[in-house]
Amino acid sequence: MRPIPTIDALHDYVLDHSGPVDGAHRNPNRHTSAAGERTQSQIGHDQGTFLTMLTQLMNAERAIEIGTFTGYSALCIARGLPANGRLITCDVSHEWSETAGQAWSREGLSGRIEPRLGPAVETLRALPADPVYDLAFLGADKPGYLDYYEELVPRLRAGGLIVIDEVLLAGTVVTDPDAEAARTMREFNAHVCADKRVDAVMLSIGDGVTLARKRLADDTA
Ligand SMILES: C[S@@+](CC[C@H](N)C(=O)[O-])C[C@H]1O[C@@H](n2cnc3c(N)ncnc32)[C@H](O)[C@@H]1O
Repeated sequence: MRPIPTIDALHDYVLDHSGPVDGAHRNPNRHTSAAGERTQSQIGHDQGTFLTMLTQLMNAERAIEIGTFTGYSALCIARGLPANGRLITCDVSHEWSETAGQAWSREGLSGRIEPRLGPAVETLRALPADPVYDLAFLGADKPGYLDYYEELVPRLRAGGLIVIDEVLLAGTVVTDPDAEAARTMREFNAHVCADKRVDAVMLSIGDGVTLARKRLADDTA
């Protein structure tokens, strides 16, 4: 396999061919001017359309997200849910939750999204332990990933999917593997890869995305 060269023009080409090219998807930053440089923390348009499609492919009705930020990824998940679908999204920041709420309202999707304010590990532990979620999206503070993952897996239905963002940490997992953040992420990635409860695949979209599907009782692969 020849790796794809990462040049801006090619990235733009990918974005131009990742639909739907409309409102919220076309310019994910348009409702986040208040976020300034931190908009880098938001998933890109290609990831956003991917998230919408994954939500649709999973026929997801119940979803959960860790890391709301400006609400863009939540919007992408909510778009893929049916009208009666629900997404719980967790963040510690009151400021970002307000910004996100305005964006959801502008897109007419507030009714599908339930924000939960507070440390996400506490929010997760306060949820019933029942395996009811079809889809989870993890994209918050990296040191918390392992705890979030361990709270999410039991709450996913068999066949449900966890989508984990920024697993390559801008490439530092290989370019600076001994840095503390990179080491933590490497340990987390190894944990998911070795987890017998899921089948996982790591993709080089964005800053790296892992898809971990909770296995069915009769999965043999
Ligand atoms: C990378 S941003 C999320 C980006 C968002 N998923 C998107 O693509 O639009 C990470 C978010 O995690 C939140 N966060 C950090 N620590 C947290 C914690 N302990 N509990 C819940 N949220 C936390 C931050 O406030 C920030 O909004």
